Amino acid sequence: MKIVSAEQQYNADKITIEKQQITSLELMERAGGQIFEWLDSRLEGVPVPVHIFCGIGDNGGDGMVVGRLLIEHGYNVVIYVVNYSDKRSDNFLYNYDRIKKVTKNWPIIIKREAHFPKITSEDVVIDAIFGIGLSRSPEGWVKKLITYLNETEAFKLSIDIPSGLFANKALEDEDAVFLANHTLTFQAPKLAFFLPKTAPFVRDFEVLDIGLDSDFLDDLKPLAHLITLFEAKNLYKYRDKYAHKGTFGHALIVGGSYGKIGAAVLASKAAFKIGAGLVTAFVPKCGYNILQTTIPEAMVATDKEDEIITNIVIDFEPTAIGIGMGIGKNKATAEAITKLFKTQNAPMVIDADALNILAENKEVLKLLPKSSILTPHPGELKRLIGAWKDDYEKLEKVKKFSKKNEAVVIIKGAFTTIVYMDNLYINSTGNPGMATGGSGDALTGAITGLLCQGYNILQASLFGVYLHGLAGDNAANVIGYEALMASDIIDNLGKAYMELFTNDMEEPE
Ligand SMILES: NC(=O)C1=CN([C@@H]2O[C@H](COP(=O)(O)OP(=O)(O)OC[C@H]3O[C@@H](n4cnc5c(N)ncnc54)[C@H](OP(=O)(O)O)[C@@H]3O)[C@@H](O)[C@H]2O)[C@@H](O)CC1
Ligand SMILES: Nc1ncnc2c1ncn2[C@@H]1O[C@H](COP(=O)(O)OP(=O)(O)O)[C@@H](O)[C@H]1O
Ligand SMILES: [K+]
Repeated sequence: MKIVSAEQQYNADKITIEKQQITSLELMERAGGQIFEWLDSRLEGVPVPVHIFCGIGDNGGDGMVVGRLLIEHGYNVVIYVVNYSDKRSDNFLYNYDRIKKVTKNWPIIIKREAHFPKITSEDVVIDAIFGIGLSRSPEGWVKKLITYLNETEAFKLSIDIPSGLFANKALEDEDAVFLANHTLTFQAPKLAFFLPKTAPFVRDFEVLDIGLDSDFLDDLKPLAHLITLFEAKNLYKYRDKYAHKGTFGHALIVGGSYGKIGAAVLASKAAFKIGAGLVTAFVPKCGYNILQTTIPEAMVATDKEDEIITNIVIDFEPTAIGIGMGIGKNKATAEAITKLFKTQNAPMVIDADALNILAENKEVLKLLPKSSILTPHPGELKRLIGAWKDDYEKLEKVKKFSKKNEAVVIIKGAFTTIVYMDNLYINSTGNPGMATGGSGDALTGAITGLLCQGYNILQASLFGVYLHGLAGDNAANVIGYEALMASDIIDNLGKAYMELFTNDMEEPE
């Protein structure tokens, strides 16, 4: 699914109006109508007090449409005009006027703090104050209204985007953003919905199809792609009936040190569970018995050292390599990685301490093989590319890094973001139960296992992150967030594959 900019959204709006020969008012009626239907199907006629706060632009116009439709259907509605400017949009004014035809209760004008209404925890608050036309952070009494509403315990629904958030620009004042319980957005999600500083204001969101021109949207280069079931399914490579284990490659997992052999176990197991034909784990000597006992299917090669990796010697040609989990940052280990970079041609997934070694030794970074996949969490990323002032600067820096090193960078976290050259991909699966030791090791193993099966570096990254998150979601559905451990993610990889094909889904518009 495409994530578009505010500018692209306005263009889609304009082109749709021209091509479908409709007015912008008709489009607003569609948009407001969709919000009304969403509410009506949940409220089912129960007249809970609904407070709609409308700005004076088109987002406010949407709010007016919703208000009128709710009133027409017998709901208990109070509409407010958040009168932050005299520059009212035509669509707002027209729909403001139409309220007159359905109720004797004229919308209440809010111009200062004294006008803020009382809201209870039983109420519903609808935020139609600012949409994607926000040009600067709200200030003065408008900001106070937003914080006042945030402090209420009412259910809070934002139309299109929580007021105070820019669709695709860094947040300036986090105290001036409406904190939604749910956001209903038109046609395409906005980039702000997925970035660490801004996503928490959106909470859950749904995309409502308001029928914008599909040709225009299809041709558009979006800001980012959201990887949903539809995209994941298209990545899947069917298995040939006559395939043999050689068809699915030989993964080399280089990981572990004394006390951290589990990292190599998790990655090796994930490589198998995602479908690699063969897996060899390369570990320090102390890991030999552990690996052989916990994963009898795996082959094991060991370093000459007991506790750390110092020289990676193998007697086969791996199809893909996953390296770094639990290896530590010992000088001899850094040298072993340098040698591996110089001598191996197989694509590599580089994680954890291998990333830290790269960050600390710029000479090693220069040797990074082209077409590598790096899987940093935000802390590792910061060590690699330096600090950033906001989420957008971070993404630009990572794009630059990706282009310079011809590497895929996977920024892990909620809404894991995959960066390849100038392109951004955002993952839709995963949950906070996965914030537990070893889940990253499982991801590295899974991506390595996909590379072994012929997925290219971008496909393996997108598909691996999606399946890993889906497996985590499946695990959480059964055991909950708290009990979830990395092994549960690995155990659910099979179910995640199967789930790709249980619900036949069309691409959402
Ligand atoms: N495009 C589509 O596909 C569709 C769009 N639709 C809807 O339209 C919405 C966009 O509407 P919009 O363009 O009228 O902008 P909106 O967000 O209502 O606010 C703009 C007003 O706010 C003002 N303003 C800004 N910042 C301010 C501040 N800090 N403090 C005070 N004022 C501030 C700004 O003034 P200015 O910046 O010019 O000074 C202007 O007057 C969109 O989110 C969706 O809900 C749907 O109906 C149909 C399909
Ligand atoms: N709140 C969350 N929502 C979704 N996924 C998460 C969340 N927290 C962590 N994850 C996922 O769990 C994994 C954690 O990786 P990492 O931080 O490297 O853990 P570790 O080093 O313990 O293996 C990543 O794939 C990340 O995307
Ligand atoms: K809004």
